[in-house]
Amino acid sequence: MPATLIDGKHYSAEVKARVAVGVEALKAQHGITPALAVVLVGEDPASKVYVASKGRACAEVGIRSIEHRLPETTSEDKLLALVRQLNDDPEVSGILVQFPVPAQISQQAVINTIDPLKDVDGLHPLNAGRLASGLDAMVPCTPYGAYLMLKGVRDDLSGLKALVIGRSNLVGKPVAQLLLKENCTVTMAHSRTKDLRAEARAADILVAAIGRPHFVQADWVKPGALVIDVGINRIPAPEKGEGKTRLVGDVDFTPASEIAGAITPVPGGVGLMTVACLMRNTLIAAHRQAGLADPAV
Ligand SMILES: Nc1nc2c(c(=O)[nH]1)N[C@@H](CN(C=O)c1ccc(C(=O)N[C@@H](CCC(=O)O)C(=O)O)cc1)CN2
Repeated sequence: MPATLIDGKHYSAEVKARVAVGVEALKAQHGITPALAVVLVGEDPASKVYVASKGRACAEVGIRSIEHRLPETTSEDKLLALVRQLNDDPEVSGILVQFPVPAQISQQAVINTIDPLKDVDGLHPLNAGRLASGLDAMVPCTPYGAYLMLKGVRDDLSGLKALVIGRSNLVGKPVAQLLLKENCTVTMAHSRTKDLRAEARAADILVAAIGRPHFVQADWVKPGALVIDVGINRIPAPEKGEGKTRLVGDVDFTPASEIAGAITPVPGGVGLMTVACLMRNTLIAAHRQAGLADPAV
């Protein structure tokens, strides 16, 4: 495998170590303990795993974790009332409602209701607009994690051609904004893009965020390209036993890693950065709410 493995464990440990130092300083110098409120509606098994890993990360870095678990049948009004209560609580620095939410609740209504200063997901239109305008914003966690990994491999991304496959507000659009800020030439691809393979073959940076297992084939990858796989797909794994599953990314990892210059694995890649960057955003939110300058994390 000639490609360098971009190890999420390594990068996420670095981010969490910096956050832990920042949390300690905020407590010691200003008597403030950052607190993250996570709201889980329903029983989605993957969401439960992610919420638990957020709680563990909070404990690791010294952030207070507050969990609210609501039943699957929760109405939108009830959830929005809880969000408003958390907005008004001076003890709460950051609010995250775990997605997906059940069908009776509008995800956008939830996003619009979270106070932009406590919006540690960076999804509120004010934060998305600030990022697009090149202003200080709360940046969504997965895109910022992907960005830190790219910068870790190659500090100067200026002039590189980047292809972002997937145009979601959670990943594709913010990743594109971050790469534009680094002076990349960014193309956004999606389900209607013509000749995706040719677009991908031209890219020095390939970000796959489509949510389709092994969608990106090895012969789509330009030799030496930096490949960031944001996909987290659970597929059947009969080799592990009946009914068992395993996680794979959007990139066909083994053959692609023979061609790429550097590549993130799944699991063990960008997913781990999502949680680490959530800790970072919570620390930043606590500083901003106290009128302090952003910490160097
Ligand atoms: N409000 C939000 N909801 C969701 C987000 C988000 O950023 N904000 N992202 C995803 C889920 N997610 C965080 O919430 C998340 C995804 C993956 C991981 C992770 O650590 N992945 C590991 C594998 C974990 C496993 O075994 O399942 C890895 O890739 O190595 C953490 C968080 C959707 N919802």
